[in-house]
Amino acid sequence: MKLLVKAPAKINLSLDVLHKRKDGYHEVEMIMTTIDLADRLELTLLEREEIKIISHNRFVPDDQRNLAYQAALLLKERFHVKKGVAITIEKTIPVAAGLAGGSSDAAAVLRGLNKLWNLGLSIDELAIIGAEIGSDVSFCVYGGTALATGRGEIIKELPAAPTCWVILAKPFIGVSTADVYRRLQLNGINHPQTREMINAIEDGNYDQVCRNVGNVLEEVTFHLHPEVAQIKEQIKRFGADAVLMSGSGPTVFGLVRHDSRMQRIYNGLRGFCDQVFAVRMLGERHKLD
Ligand SMILES: C[C@@](CO)(OP(=O)(O)O)[C@H](O)COP(=O)(O)OP(=O)(O)OC[C@H]1O[C@@H](n2ccc(N)nc2=O)[C@H](O)[C@@H]1O
Ligand SMILES: Nc1ncnc2c1ncn2[C@@H]1O[C@H](COP(=O)(O)OP(=O)(O)O)[C@@H](O)[C@H]1O
Repeated sequence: MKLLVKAPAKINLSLDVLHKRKDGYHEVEMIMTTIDLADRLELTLLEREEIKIISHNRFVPDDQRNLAYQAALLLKERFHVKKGVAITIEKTIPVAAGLAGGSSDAAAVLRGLNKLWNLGLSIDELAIIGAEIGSDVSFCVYGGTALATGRGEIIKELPAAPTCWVILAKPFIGVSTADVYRRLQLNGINHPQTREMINAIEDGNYDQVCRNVGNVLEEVTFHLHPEVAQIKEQIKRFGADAVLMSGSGPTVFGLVRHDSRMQRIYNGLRGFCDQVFAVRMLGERHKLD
């Protein structure tokens, strides 16, 4: 038996850090939304108790370091599953990019194996299990648009953000999320207006969304990799309505409404950036598989 599952990337429309917690994580307030840039996973039921990862991307581990593997192992052990699975990952989302590619693969495995192994878990139960794998996995289980708090695992659903193009540019560098959080100086942070962003989304007000994008991790990654700040400036100059780094970076995205301007920015960026994509937001939460 085989199952195909889709694992979409996310962007952070805003990302605020409130304080560092006793457990070493940071308390965050993030507005996240899924975009139409997705990995595809094929899950094949195995009668023997093996978890096998097949990936042809040299940046993606094919052992227990893979978050998709960890998701399968967690379900297998928690629910005493006496079967296995072969997981083929067709990677489209750039790796270590601030787009939650690994987390979304893990979430897709949770949703898929819930069916393939007949576990009968609810989506909320899957999201709670997902948080054990990584802070972004709970959001990825649901998809859509949401406010994420706690260390990122407490999810409150929001309506779809106003429709527009999302142009993503990923320079040829990888960023370690742990390193970026570790280097963040909490004093004198310029906090984004999360409440204003939520109002903008609830009102369907595109201009207000654009005015309120913000990410406190930008400064850390810009300092480590000045070329990321340069890409942000470039996308601004090309005429995007708003520009922001996603997550801990290094991917930078621009928002635009008009097709012609999207095309101009896309063409302009392709000249000097490693990976460039122009996609739509997926909107509100919907059944992902
Ligand atoms: C920054 C964000 C924004 O969406 O995404 P990415 O840039 O990774 O896509 C997330 O907060 C990343 O989530 P995720 O990548 O799942 O993080 P985890 O695996 O849970 O944690 C990796 C490391 O980041 C740090 N970390 C993560 C989340 C958090 N709220 N506080 C932290 O300090 C911890 O040092 C942790 O060991
Ligand atoms: N399924 C996976 N896809 C991509 N990377 C993965 C996966 N599983 C584990 N990883 C590891 O996780 C790290 C972070 O990757 P990723 O989830 O793409 O980035 P980010 O956390 O910035 O969104 C990478 O260095 C990679 O080695």
